[in-house]
Amino acid sequence: MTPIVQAQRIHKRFGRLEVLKGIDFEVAEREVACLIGPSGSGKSTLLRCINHLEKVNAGRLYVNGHLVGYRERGDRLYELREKEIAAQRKDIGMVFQRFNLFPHMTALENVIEAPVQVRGENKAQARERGRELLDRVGLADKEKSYPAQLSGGQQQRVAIARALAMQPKLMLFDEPTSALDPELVGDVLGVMRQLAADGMTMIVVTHEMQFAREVADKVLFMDGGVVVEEGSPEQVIAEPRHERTRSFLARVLNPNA
Ligand SMILES: Nc1ncnc2c1ncn2[C@@H]1O[C@H](COP(=O)(O)OP(=O)(O)OP(=O)(O)O)[C@@H](O)[C@H]1O
Repeated sequence: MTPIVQAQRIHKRFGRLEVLKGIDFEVAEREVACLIGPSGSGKSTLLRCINHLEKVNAGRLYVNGHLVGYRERGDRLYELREKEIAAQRKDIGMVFQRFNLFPHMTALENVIEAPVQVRGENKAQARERGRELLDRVGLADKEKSYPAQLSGGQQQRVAIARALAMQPKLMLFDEPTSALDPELVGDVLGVMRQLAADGMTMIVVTHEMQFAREVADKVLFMDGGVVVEEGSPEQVIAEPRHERTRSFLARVLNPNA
């Protein structure tokens, strides 16, 4: 079976700073991969490359069988045009640390904006599906609320519904709970757990080790732009083989020690 994501020795530089130094990894359909690692290790950059927000400088990155940002002909690569990139990106939903909802639109309007404006979906049908999605994230009663009337956790759940509205094959989450008050984290993780149980393919950058242990099929520990260790959560989180992984986990699991 073709993996949904396949990274082959990918490199990314910002000027002289090399942030990704030859990353290899695969995510199969219906798999949940969690990326963990210290600040600056390249986790967000990797997600952003997968979602066309950054371009890799070397190596090959495939999403859903398509080479991200390029067309291959023989040995040569041709950069894709905006329209072709937009077509590739439709398979991918992304949820950021900050939810960035449109403040002047209700929860439901935020969810249906892209399906109606980008995909040209019929508004009545989009509304119906939007309501189903808000129900799925536990916000059926908030469709008329504006972002400012919602808690951070509720806004993040609207952001998840908004990403799902484009019917992605892959969902990327970049520290989706780290901007939330602690008491609001559980609801968002609950929605993500359910999504995983429903078979969504997901890559999640997170410091929530309990979530990673319970939900991930695989965990990748990144440090300094490389994948130091990859394996099942039991292996990487419970029995890390590398000293760098052990000291990172000690810091995350006992921040006050
Ligand atoms: N657009 C950019 N221009 C220049 N440097 C960048 C850019 N984006 C990221 N970097 C640098 O790349 C490195 C990796 O950043 P990245 O955000 O991918 O790490 P991260 O592991 O996600 O960290 P965090 O957990 O803090 O988000 C950092 O040193 C960062 O300063």
